[in-house]
Amino acid sequence: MTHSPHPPLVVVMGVAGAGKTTVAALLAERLGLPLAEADEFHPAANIAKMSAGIPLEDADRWPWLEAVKEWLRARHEDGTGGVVTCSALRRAYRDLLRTAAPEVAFLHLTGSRALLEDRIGHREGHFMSPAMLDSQLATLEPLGPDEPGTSLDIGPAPAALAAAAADRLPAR
Ligand SMILES: Nc1ncnc2c1ncn2[C@@H]1O[C@H](COP(=O)(O)OP(=O)(O)OP(=O)(O)O)[C@@H](O)[C@H]1O
Ligand SMILES: O=C(O)[C@H](O)[C@@H](O)[C@H](O)[C@H](O)CO
Repeated sequence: MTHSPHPPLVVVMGVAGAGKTTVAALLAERLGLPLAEADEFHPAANIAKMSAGIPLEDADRWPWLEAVKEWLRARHEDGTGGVVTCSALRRAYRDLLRTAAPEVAFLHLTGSRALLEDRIGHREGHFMSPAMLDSQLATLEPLGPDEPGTSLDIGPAPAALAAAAADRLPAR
């Protein structure tokens, strides 16, 4: 990891089922950083919508993204750094999150549709159904080469992904 005056602020991004929750927990533990889950920042109406199989729209997402940004800003101001999961599917969403602090970087977890569907299908008690995957993939704008961070294919085991991420972030 490159030297930075601030501890890292990492947004673990990607579509539903990519492993954001799983990998973010391991990465936060490995780096000794506080962890937050973006699903906890959703207003109840958003969770209800997704549970009913209705994809969110931009208007649903902006207040939620603002809340995630504020968490990042607070971790910048208190100097702890942190790791937060957030689908952050579109470039515009990530541009907003980056306004929290200059050290914000992204870990994009990427995988084939078949693998994502398999992982979502085997998960129990979660509000995202496999049917939501199409809208997630249609909305996704992959992390660009001019954005801070790195992308990892989700084939390997979670611990291997967290180790690779710790080595590569922040990639500037
Ligand atoms: N690298 C991996 N290898 C094998 N299984 C994995 C891996 N990462 C995650 N999983 C499993 O895949 C499922 C989806 O992972 P997880 O819930 O972390 O995804 P997510 O991106 O947080 O999803 P969502 O955005 O819908 O909350 C879980 O059952 C998890 O245990
Ligand atoms: O941007 C979105 O469409 C949603 O926020 C979803 O991505 C969920 O938050 C999450 O991925 C499911 O757990």
